[in-house]
Amino acid sequence: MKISVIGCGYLGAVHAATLASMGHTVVGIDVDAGKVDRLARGLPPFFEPGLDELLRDGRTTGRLTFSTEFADAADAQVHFLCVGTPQSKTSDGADLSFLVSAAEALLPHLARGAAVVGKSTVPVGTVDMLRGILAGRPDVPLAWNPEFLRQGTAVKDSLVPDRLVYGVEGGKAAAFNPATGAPRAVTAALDAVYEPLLNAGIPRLVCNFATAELIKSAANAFLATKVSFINAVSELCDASGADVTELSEAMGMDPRIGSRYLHAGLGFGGGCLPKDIRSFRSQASALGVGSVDDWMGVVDSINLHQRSRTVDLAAELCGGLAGRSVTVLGASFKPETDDTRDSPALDVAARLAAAGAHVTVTDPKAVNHAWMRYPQLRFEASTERALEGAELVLLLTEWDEYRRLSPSAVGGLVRRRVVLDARNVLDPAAWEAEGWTVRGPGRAGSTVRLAEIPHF
Ligand SMILES: NC(=O)C1=CN([C@@H]2O[C@H](COP(=O)(O)OP(=O)(O)OC[C@H]3O[C@@H](n4cnc5c(N)ncnc54)[C@H](O)[C@@H]3O)[C@@H](O)[C@H]2O)C=CC1
Ligand SMILES: O=C(O)[C@H]1O[C@H](OP(=O)(O)OP(=O)(O)OC[C@H]2O[C@@H](n3ccc(=O)[nH]c3=O)[C@H](O)[C@@H]2O)[C@H](O)[C@@H](O)[C@@H]1O
Repeated sequence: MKISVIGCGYLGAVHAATLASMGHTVVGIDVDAGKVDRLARGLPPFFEPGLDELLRDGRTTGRLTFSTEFADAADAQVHFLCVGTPQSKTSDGADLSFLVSAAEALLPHLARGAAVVGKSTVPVGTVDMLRGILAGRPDVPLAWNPEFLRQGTAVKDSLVPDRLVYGVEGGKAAAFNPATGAPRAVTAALDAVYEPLLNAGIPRLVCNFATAELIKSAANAFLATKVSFINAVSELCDASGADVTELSEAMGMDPRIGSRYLHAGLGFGGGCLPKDIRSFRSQASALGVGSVDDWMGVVDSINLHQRSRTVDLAAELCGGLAGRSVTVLGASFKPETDDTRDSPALDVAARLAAAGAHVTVTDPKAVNHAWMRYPQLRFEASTERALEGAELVLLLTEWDEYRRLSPSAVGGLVRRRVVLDARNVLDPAAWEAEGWTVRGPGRAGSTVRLAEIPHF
């Protein structure tokens, strides 16, 4: 099938490449000429494990091309909208202007009967708004097919998703022929797109537009809720002498709770969870549902409070931040990505610098994305060089190479053996055995007291 993917960022580039790997002929369209140029040469514009291989394969088979021209999408039977829906600059709501301009640019190039399928994360009611733009084309069916992939595992998540969701006009009742049960119209088109996944037994849920839009927002809101819940409890652990890592391990063994997204630490960031819970909040407020509005407000404020807690703890561990040399391990919003959008690590690093610390940041992949936006921070690609002379080490993004650091080797580089493990991934006993003071959120009960700190 000939498919177009409009918007080739973290979502769209992976979607285009995985569809091509399933045997479709795919053209990716983006307004960013630099990104298109890289993709067309088979080079990923960002770090995502496995993407480079799929791009190379797509180029070799000729099934995957990229362009800045919407006219190159004209013969596609299905168009996926994957443009950004960032937080508005003036409110908590989502900025839908990229979606609107993509739909308007696509409109003159739509072949008769081609389907337009949204994948971007949008507030409920967005499909109705887009239908207005496509009003003159009743032959063009619309669908919403939200995406649940995570950066860092995006290729695998796209090829083996937990489920596929199709939001269609009239919902499930209208999607199938009542006599034969055969899928109709856009449902049939999406089944053809995802045939290999459906054949592999991936479940597919068909629902109406509002349900599809809300499934995605609610899923991200729930993940954020779980993270903020355990982070709030981590504060209770600090206040009471309990250990949050043992607590969450025990809680997670109950299958009704589950251990995932129950890892206490610096909290969530990235291009999605923070803006999606704020958009969810603003949708709820507009619809007069105060409970969801209030709930998301609390989830957001607990999350941001983790960053202040981390800065306060750093100040306590240093006996004041002014003039201290601190090293931050990690700049991306989570491991296995170079994405620094709303990165908790960089936010904390900037706050440490604002408090007068000399901050050196290192990261295995994200240094190039970050250094220009943070002139007040010193960036260092080498972990060893970044650690030299540190009076405090903060582990803020839990890349594997930081989890595996040797406490004795690192001890030979730093000026003071004090580590703030804000992601709770180090083994405090192993580090303490090498003379380190180790602190992390919710672990005050399991770590040794800090010795008197001299001012250098
Ligand atoms: N990043 C992720 O892991 C996931 C993202 N999503 C959702 O997918 C959407 C896209 O997110 P990302 O890929 O992370 O954003 P991104 O910012 O990486 O990519 C968006 C792309 O759209 C392009 N674009 C903007 N306006 C355009 C237009 N008029 N025509 C064509 N291209 C245009 C931009 O140049 C950019 O390359 C958002 O709604 C996000 O919430 C959903 C699931 C996962
Ligand atoms: O809508 C989206 O864009 C995507 O948002 C998240 O995916 P992603 O942002 O890639 O990252 P996650 O792995 O979910 O992590 C989000 C943040 O939560 C933090 N986190 C996660 C888990 C945890 O236990 N504790 C915790 O602090 C991570 O460090 C990270 O900053 C969702 O997991 C995806 O399902 C969704 O498709």
